[in-house]
Amino acid sequence: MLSDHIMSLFTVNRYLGESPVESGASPGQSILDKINAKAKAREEQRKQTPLKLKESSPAQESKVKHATPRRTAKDESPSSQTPGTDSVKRKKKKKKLVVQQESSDAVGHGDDGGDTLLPQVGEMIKEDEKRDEDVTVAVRDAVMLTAKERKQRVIDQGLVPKDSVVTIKKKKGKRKNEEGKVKEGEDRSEISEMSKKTRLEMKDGESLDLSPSGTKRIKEKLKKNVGKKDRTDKNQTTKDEELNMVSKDESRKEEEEEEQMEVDKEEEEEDGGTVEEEKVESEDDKEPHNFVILGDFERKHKKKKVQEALPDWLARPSVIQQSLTNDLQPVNSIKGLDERLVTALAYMGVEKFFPVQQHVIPVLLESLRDGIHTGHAGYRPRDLCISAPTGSGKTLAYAIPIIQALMNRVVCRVRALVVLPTRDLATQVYKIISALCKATPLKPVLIGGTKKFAQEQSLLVREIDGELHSLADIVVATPGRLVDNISQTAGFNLQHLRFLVIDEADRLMEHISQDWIAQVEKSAYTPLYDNGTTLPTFTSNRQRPGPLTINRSSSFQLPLQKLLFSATLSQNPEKLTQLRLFQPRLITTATSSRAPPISAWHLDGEKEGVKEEGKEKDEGRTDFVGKYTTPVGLSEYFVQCTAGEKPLVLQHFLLNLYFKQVLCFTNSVQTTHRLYLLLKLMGDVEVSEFSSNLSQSERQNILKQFKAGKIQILVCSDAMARGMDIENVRCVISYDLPPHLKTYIHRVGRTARAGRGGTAFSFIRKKEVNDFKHMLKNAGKDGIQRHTVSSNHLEALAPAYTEALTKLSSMLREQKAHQY
Ligand SMILES: Nc1ncnc2c1ncn2[C@@H]1O[C@H](COP(=O)(O)OP(=O)(O)OP(=O)(O)O)[C@@H](O)[C@H]1O
Repeated sequence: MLSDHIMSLFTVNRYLGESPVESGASPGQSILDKINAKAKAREEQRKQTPLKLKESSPAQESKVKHATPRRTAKDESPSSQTPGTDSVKRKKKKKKLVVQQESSDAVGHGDDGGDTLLPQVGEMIKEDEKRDEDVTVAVRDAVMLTAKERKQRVIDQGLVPKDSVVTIKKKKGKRKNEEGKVKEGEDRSEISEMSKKTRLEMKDGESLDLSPSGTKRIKEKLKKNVGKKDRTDKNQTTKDEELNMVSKDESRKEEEEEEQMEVDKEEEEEDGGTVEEEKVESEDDKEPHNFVILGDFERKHKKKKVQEALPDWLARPSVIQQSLTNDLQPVNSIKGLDERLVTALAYMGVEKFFPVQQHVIPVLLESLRDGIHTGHAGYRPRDLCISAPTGSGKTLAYAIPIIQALMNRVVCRVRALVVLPTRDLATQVYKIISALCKATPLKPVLIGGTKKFAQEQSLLVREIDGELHSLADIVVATPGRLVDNISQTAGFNLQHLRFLVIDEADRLMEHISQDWIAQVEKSAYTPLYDNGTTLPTFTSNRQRPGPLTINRSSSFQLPLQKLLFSATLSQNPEKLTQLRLFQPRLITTATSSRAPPISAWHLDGEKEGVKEEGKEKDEGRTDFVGKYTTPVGLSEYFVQCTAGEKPLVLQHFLLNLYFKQVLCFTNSVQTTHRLYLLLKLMGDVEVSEFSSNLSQSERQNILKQFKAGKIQILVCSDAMARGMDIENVRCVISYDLPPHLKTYIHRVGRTARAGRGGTAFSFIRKKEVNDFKHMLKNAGKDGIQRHTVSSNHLEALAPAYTEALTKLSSMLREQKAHQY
């Protein structure tokens, strides 16, 4: 017992800082005296403590500042304390009780002096503890507040705008609101995991055990659950989905969350951090993009391609078959076709109609059922756009119904106008129309610059008894001469124009800048004055198409129908808009691989036998654009060779492959001329050239000889590429890579016409092969084959070639000198 007492005194002295052995008085009394004295001194000191705090050093102050709010929060509002902080306090209380027990044991049980001393000693111990605790809290805060401090430091240094931090806080709040039940601290991955684990446990109907062993068991269980889940549904492994799955049980969840908060706080205390701080850190980790990083332009997501949306008439064309040999209708199968026309066609060797004729002729005749002065049933007829391969008979497709419609006219007026881009083409079409009109009273006139302007004027208008009369029913024109005649030829007007045909329409749209179409419309529609009256010279009183009004619909108006034809008709709605088409309809052979089968379409654009209308309708839409078809009988090849080898390969084709009536296209007039000279110098072949360098008469003469088979190879520029119809051409060579896909289509289209066969070769340099293939693939043509020429063949031709080259250079020098 005594030894216990002495040990207690040692303990007390440890607090007082003295050893009992040093005292000379009776040990017990002197010690007590000293204790009393020291206690008084302590008491005095304790009373002074607040003042001391105010006088403390800045370092101490900062510690106190950090510590004070935390302590105050715990001490002053116990009701607001979280369960977690309670547990901390409980632990500390326990610690204090142990110390007080020691103190009480040391001072003596039931001793008076000890009773008076005990509170003072207790106070001192408390103070020490408080100080220790302050320091502990301050140190802990320093550790725990790292995230805040770091963020504050970043803000203070101006590295990020303060707003961005606020954004994080706002986001926290927003997220909390969105999820509703997600509590503070769930962002912490560990705690969050625990939370979910606990919930999963609860869902399974098991008791909630939050003891360390319990949570460990829950963790293991969760791992299994997640593993199971992964196996069954890999797509549902995200944490959010797990939360969603669990959160269905609302009532349970509230209880779980309360309990979970306990667990969270316990762990938080153990980890030495607060939920708030951890949350900020995790938010930082999760959302670094809240901070704008200058120069960081990396795009994670691919931009979606903008889908083209075509007008319905372009997206849903009437598709016609390509074959010019199968399922053709006899000429007399079309009702209402005049005998004179049938006879003329038979004379031309046309007994059956090609697909484009089979479809277009009835549509046009139908729109004329009620006469040429009005559309069928009084409605203005729709404009037509026809895109069909080269050599498919488009010329007859418009010539036949127009002649049929006009052949019974009484007064001669310009009722049909056919516009073509070149003089040669205009001449060619004029000849066909003239041949068809022979047995009719119709007068076709060509105004394409083939004659002098005055001559053309005299062919168009004649003055009889002081009045100007039209001499032309059908005018075939090039844009330039047409505009000249509209503006300069008195009496020439288009007031009674019923058909406007734009052949090679895509080519003519490129020249829309000449404004020829505006000139045509100006001449065709009656100009209205402000008071609503018209010019007295205008006899048709045809108003420009516009909104349907009572005034407009009260009288029939002569409709002007536009007909567009091309093998490469532009499907660009913007370009087509310039032509101001009226409710246009597209008839084409071009289809995409995803488009519905050809036979599934009617001419009027309606489909038959299609499973799901909407789906298939959309599938064919955008793929159609830019796709052109070439004749069925055409075989396409490319020959890879160097620029120097090209003349040798060409010579080899002419001499060894026995191609007759070959058309050879170059990219320029100069190359055309040089190649022509070179081939001529190499000898052994009949060669001629065809380009704008030659006069019209020279060209016509050359064409005649070529058609007659007197010329084996005609070297030409792209002036020849469009529309020219030469019957026996079996081979087309693109000596230079065609600059555009359309150019290629028109070049190769000079062969394999009217259902016949033909071969096209393209001479491509090594570096051009990919571009060439790519160009054709984009147009939906990927069947082109490679043709190789043995070097032995070329070597055999090399000596003649070298000799010709030497002669060529001196010949070109001479010609140049001759020019100046
Ligand atoms: N029904 C037919 N039967 C036999 N031959 C025809 C028929 N229709 C047209 N032809 C002939 O087919 C050839 C090509 O016709 P056309 O010149 O009208 O073709 P196209 O489609 O206008 O070609 P391009 O797009 O190259 O101008 C011509 O020689 C023409 O006489």
